[in-house]
Amino acid sequence: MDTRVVDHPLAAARLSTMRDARTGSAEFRSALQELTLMLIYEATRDAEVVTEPIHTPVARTDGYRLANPPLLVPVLRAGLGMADQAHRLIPEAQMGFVGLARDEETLLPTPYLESLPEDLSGRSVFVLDPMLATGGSMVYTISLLTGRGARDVTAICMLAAPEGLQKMEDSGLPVRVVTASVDERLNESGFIVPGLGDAGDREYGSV
Ligand SMILES: O=P(O)(O)OC[C@H]1O[C@H](OP(=O)(O)OP(=O)(O)O)[C@H](O)[C@@H]1O
Ligand SMILES: O=c1cc[nH]c(=O)[nH]1
Ligand SMILES: [Mg+2]
Repeated sequence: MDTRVVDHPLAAARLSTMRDARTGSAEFRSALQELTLMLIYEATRDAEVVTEPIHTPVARTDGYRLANPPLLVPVLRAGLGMADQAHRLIPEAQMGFVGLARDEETLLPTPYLESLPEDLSGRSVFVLDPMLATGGSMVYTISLLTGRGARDVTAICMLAAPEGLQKMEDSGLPVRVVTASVDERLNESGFIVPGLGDAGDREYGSV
């Protein structure tokens, strides 16, 4: 499985803001949006483009646009904080939604929302979720997508745990990962270490 870690001083600075326990919700959401910009930028680096002629005020030249804009799929709640920024970068993208809450005891995802196009064959899909911990939520989401025909899926995460990456690899699902960091491990409660805590709670408050 292709795992791309965006290694850049600006990405490290935003991630440090998100990790810092003193960072409040508003600042956390801003850093999440800014880091989303960097991860989407990297995730689209090799995207196919269509070339078409344009006219500047001075001359004719080549213009470019994405040949196959991805479907954006934020995983609620925490992925919602990445959705607007990703959409600003790829305004022509369609957006679907998946809602999952991890059971704190079993660590298994409980689904509560699925709003996706019926047929995803031939479409590329970007799944937006800041946290890849056990990988259960991401594997569940990607299975929904492949069940609808998707074969080109990118998981865009702020942080990934080695355990979650291994689970994705073992699943054999057609996915690549773009992340700002592969952290050390999961703790006994299934939280990423050093991590940043509960991403959804830090964005929106605990429920
Ligand atoms: O890899 P996993 O072990 O499945 O954990 C990762 C999931 O946990 C978080 O969501 P959470 O269940 O806390 O829901 P929330 O976004 O509503 O807070 C996170 O946003 C992922 O979806
Ligand atoms: O560390 C973690 C693990 C799962 N979900 C989170 O929000 N944080
Ligand atoms: Mg949460």
